[in-house]
Amino acid sequence: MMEFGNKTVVFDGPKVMGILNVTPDSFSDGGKYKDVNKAIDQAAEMVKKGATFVDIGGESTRPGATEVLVDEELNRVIPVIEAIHARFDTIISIDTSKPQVMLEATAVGARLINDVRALRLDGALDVATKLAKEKNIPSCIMHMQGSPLTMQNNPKYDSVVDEVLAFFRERIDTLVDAGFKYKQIMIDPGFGFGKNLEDNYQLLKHFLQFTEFDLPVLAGMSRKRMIGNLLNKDVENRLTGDISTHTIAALYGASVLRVHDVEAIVDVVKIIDKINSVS
Ligand SMILES: Cn1cnc2c(O)nc(N)nc21
Repeated sequence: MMEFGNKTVVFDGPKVMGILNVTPDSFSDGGKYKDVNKAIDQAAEMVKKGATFVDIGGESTRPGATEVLVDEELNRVIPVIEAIHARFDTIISIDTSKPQVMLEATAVGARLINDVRALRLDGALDVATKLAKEKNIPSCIMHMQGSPLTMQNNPKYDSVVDEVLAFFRERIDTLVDAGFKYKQIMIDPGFGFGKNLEDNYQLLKHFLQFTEFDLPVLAGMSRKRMIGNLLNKDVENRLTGDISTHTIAALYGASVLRVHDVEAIVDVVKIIDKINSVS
C-alpha cells in the first residue's frame, strides 16, 4: 500500500503508469503531446484504458538528451498538470529532477515525484522531503549511472544487480535520514539508464531481488533500446517486447509498470490479477 497525498493505492497486483511526454524530443512520442489539448486527450485515453498513474515529463531523459531550463520545463508541464488534475481522478506523477518543478507541479495536482536522478540535484532532496512531510507526497527514486547525456557511452559494472541494490540501500537510508517515512519511497532499477543490453536483462532476470526492500518497485522498459536492439524492431514496432518484458517484471514483483501502450499492459495486469485470484 502507498499513499499519494490523500489517495491510497493498494498494490494487490501491478498497476499501470501511462507515459505523457510533453517534450519536443522524447524518443518515442516527441512533440505529439506538446499542445495542452492533445495532452488532455491522451491522458483521457490512458485513464479510460485503466492507468492508475499518469507520468508527465517536460524534459526528455532519453540517451543523449540535454537538460532543459527550469522555466521551459515549467511552461511545458504546469498547464498540462493543471488541466489533467481538473478533469480526471488519476494520480499524476511529475517526471522531473528539478526542485522548483517538484514544488510547482505538486502545487497544481501532482502527487508523486518521479526523479530519474534519485533526488541528487541541489535542493531536490530538501524539497521532496518537505513535500513528503507536509503533503504526504512520495518519491520514486531511480538508479542511473552517469547522466542522460553520457550514460550510454560506456556503462560499466562489476555486478549490475549488486551495485543497483547497494545504491538503493544507501539512497533509502539518505531519504529516511532526511525525513521521509520509509513507506513514502518507491524504487526503480532504471532500465536503459547507463546500462548495456546484458545489464538490462540481468536486472530483469533478477528483478525479484528489488522486492527485498518491501517497497513498491517501478519497471519502465516501454519501447526502449533493450527491446529494439534485441528484437531488431524500430520504436513503432516494439509492442510485443513491451508486453513480454513488463509481464516478466510483473511476475517478478513489479508494483508499477510505466508504459506508453496502456491498453495492452492493462490487459497483462488483468490476466496476472486473474492468475493471482484462482487456486
Ligand atoms: C522518465 N523515465 C523514463 N524512463 C523511466 C523509467 O524506466 N523509470 C522511471 N521512474 N522514469 C522514467
